[in-house]
Amino acid sequence: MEVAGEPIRVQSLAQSGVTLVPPQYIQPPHHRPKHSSPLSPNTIPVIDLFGSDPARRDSVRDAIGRACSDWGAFHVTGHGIPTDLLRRVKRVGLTFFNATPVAEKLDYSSDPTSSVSEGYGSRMLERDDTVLDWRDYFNHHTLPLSRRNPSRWPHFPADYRAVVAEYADRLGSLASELLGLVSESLGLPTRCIEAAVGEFYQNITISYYPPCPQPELTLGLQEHSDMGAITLLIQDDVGGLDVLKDGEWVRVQPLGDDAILVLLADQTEIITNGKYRSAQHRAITNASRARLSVATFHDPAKAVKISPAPQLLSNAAPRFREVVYGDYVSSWYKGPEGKRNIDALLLES
Ligand SMILES: O=C(O)CCC(=O)C(=O)O
Ligand SMILES: [Fe+2]
Repeated sequence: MEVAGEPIRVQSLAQSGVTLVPPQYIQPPHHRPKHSSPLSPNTIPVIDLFGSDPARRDSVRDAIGRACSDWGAFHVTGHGIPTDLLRRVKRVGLTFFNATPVAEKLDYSSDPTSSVSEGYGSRMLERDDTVLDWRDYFNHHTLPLSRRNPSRWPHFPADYRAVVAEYADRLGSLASELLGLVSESLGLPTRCIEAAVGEFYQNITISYYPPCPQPELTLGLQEHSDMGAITLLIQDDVGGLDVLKDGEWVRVQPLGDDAILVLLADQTEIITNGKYRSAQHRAITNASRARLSVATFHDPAKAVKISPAPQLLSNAAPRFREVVYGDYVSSWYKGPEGKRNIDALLLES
């Protein structure tokens, strides 16, 4: 969407004082969040990693196995990432969105024709039936190091680039440790899933959801599962992320500055031959407070072929056909509405 040559950012729209959201942001009735009905009393599991204490590994691995098969999503604490670093990455992100002049922010605009390009952006109309998200974001390419170019990231606040780089490194190690525990929880060798994924292609997306005058008609981010292997997410205290559990949306309550949310993504579902499913999730909006989240995605390289782990096929048929990850990513943007992207790979059983 372009007006006078400038892309529209949701934050500018919200600040312009509109009382009715423009029609491009209005979800069809069946996608609208039900603000009137009570929230599900369910809460996603919280797992203390006890700083990787070897004496606790068996019980931690079992708890992770249960959370993966019941939810595909869980909080972790005791992960060893300093709370101060988690706070700092949210602070620098918020400073970019709130304290940088619009013109300067637009200097960092991402390529609007690609949904995975680096920089500052908002969802653009890709198809006539696409509804826009009530969200702006900044996407960073962080791993492997050959993709990392902090000069493309905000220069203000002064520590922005150093904080994001440190956060990227720490979360890459945590993702690797978690995939090890997920593998072991299925009786697979520790490095099984990570070896299938190969070197992590890590991207960090800081999302900013401005207050919305009609939250009952909009979504901050439409329902989806993440495409890669594993996503680690932190959020502020506003709340608005929902995870789908047995057909019901469950709010992921913010747990304070220390907790990190783990979301299994589609490639892990394929590699585990569907034993663990990726988490469907969405973000809702609210009328009074802007919300910030930081999602760190760990994906295979585009050329990597993904298929169910052979160890899981000794007495089960493969449920998914092999896919080249880059093909999977391009099919996402063309995928039919209302269907899970991964369903396209299902084999007849
Ligand atoms: O903002 C959130 O909590 C969700 C972000 C998300 O799901 C994504 O960026 O893929
Ligand atoms: Fe997501």
